[in-house]
Amino acid sequence: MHDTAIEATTPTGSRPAARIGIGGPVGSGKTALIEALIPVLSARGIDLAVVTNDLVTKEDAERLRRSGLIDPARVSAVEAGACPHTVIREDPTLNMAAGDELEASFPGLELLIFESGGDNLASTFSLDLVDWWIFVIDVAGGDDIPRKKGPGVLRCDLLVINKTDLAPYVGVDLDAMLAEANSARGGRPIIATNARKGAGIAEVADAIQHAVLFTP
Ligand SMILES: Nc1nc2c(ncn2[C@@H]2O[C@H](COP(=O)(O)OP(=O)(O)OP(=O)(O)O)[C@@H](O)[C@H]2O)c(=O)[nH]1
Repeated sequence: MHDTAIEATTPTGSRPAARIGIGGPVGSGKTALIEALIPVLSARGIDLAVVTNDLVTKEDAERLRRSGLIDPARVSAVEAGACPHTVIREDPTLNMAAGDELEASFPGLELLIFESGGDNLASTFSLDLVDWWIFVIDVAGGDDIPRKKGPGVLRCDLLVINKTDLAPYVGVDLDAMLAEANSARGGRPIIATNARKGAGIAEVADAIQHAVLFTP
């Protein structure tokens, strides 16, 4: 977490919620990761809310609201328009406002998760919007993705490689993909997940807690 975020307080003196981003290519499993994380983080007593970004719909927000995993009022939707990265990087004001509204509605909020719309490998988050961010790729997207060294893969605080269960079916050597990702990222954190079955999700929750939340 950045020092300014750690030191900042709300007008009432309480610490504002930590803000994290989850970005990545279309269909890599960003919503599935959030669906898997919500019960794990909630069971750890973390008070959270989610802001989703879709191009011209509120589909991801509706999916989370219907999931039964979270109070629907704790899910806010931003319509990103044609350029999903614009609203998380160049001009994140819509997302910042959505986060502020959730914080005003839920004063004890500790964690705000911003899910980007599906984008490309160049997608990154503005640090005006989030304190720390995850980039989600998946094995079915191709084992050459880490070699392409897109800014999302290189610059994120945590790289998640999802859909590990599909590796045998798409001819991907998961260990080799992880090694290449590790080399491209110079050893910065990577976690392999199967968001459908919950594998690796506790490790992602640990990483979030250690990065942006005060833990005993
Ligand atoms: N087999 C498998 N399927 C997964 C996994 N994670 C997600 N999926 C599936 O992949 C598809 C896309 O997942 P989403 O969570 O919608 O992906 P997303 O990144 O939020 O998609 P967009 O918001 O459209 O960019 C869905 O059919 C999921 O059920 C996984 O770990 N294994």
